[in-house]
Amino acid sequence: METPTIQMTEIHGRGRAMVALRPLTGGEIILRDSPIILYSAFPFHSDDHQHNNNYCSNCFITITQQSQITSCSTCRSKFCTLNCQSIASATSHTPWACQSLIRIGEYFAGKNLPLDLQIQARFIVSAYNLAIVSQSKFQTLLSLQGSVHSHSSDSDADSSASFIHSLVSTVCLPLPVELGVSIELTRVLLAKDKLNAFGLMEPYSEEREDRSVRAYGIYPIASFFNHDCLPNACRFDYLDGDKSSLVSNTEIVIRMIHDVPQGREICLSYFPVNLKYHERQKRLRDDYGFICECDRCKVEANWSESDEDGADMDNDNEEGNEEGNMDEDEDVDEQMDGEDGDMLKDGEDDFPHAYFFLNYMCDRKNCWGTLAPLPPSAPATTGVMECNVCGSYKHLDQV
Ligand SMILES: C[S@@+](CC[C@H](N)C(=O)[O-])C[C@H]1O[C@@H](n2cnc3c(N)ncnc32)[C@H](O)[C@@H]1O
Repeated sequence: METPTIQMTEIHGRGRAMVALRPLTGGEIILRDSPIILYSAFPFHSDDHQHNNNYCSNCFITITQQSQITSCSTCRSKFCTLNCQSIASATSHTPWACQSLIRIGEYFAGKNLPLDLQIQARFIVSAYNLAIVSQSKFQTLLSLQGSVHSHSSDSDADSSASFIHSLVSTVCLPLPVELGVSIELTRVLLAKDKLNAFGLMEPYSEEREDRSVRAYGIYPIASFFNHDCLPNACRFDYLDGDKSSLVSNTEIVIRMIHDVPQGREICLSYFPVNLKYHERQKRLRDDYGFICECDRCKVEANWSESDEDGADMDNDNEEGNEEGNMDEDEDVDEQMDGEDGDMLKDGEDDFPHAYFFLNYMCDRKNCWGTLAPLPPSAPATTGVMECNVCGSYKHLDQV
């Protein structure tokens, strides 16, 4: 059995967090996690067939011509194989979930309601369906961060919850009474989803500026990672990729970006690392309910707007790199050697984290992914970095 590399612990002001149990090496896999809920990120009705019809309704693999496609005889949802369909009918696609999605789809037909609301409705059906099929997984969902008190002044969240609750109680019948379906429970579940769901992206395309999500997943252990704007670990998913080392294509893998010492908190970034200071702060405050005080934010809080523009990480924009001192490899290397990859010092107000963007940010057009070394268990791959969005490989010499 693999010995654990990380442990969950409470950190004052940050809630539950993951810390390193021993020194960890760049590329090490520290977690493989399976979703307790996985649901579609698409509207109920779309003219864009490319979208709605391209993924298996259970495991969200891209359905290709070669796949042994089957479909639900009631709602016509597609599945990549008979096996996937049969797993779904006992888990994510029970008769109750199938009927509920049909009726909610009928309700949304021709109404042009916001996509967010439709996705939230899909999540609530998945969450109540989880309560039907596995009380223990439902309790795990309830134990994750997110409560109505933490965002009680959020009137948008309140009205979405009221709308979805009345929709579900009207059309998703019969509602299993033992679930105790209520507006309060719906609000709590939506809060959990907002704080913990991971977006699983569509295949990377250079042409697409916005990274679009094909499905959202709630991963019970990965939900304990806190955020840092210069993360030391990142998440890989392989929905369409090689499944050989994974139990299922829906597992996610968390890998170290660089070395860290024992006891260090392991953090992910909750969004692409190229976002500017004000955008990051806004998202973290509005969506996650906290003020980020990470080393990068402490430095960037003192920047003027022109500094921010200078460090713009737009990977189409070569000027941004120059103005942001991105060429200073020497300083970068010195800092890396000295600090195990954790380099910011109090009082530095220039751009000391340039090393991160140079080494760990993918520069492919419209990618914004993070690069992490391949696992050290394969010596032939030393120095090879993999991007967690476009999947491309780069040798350290290339960056
Ligand atoms: C996905 S959960 C992470 C685990 C969470 N700390 C817990 O106790 O379950 C996201 C929530 O963790 C907290 N959090 C994450 N990163 C943080 C940070 N850098 N500083 C303070 N709180 C943070 C916020 O409350 C955020 O909404």
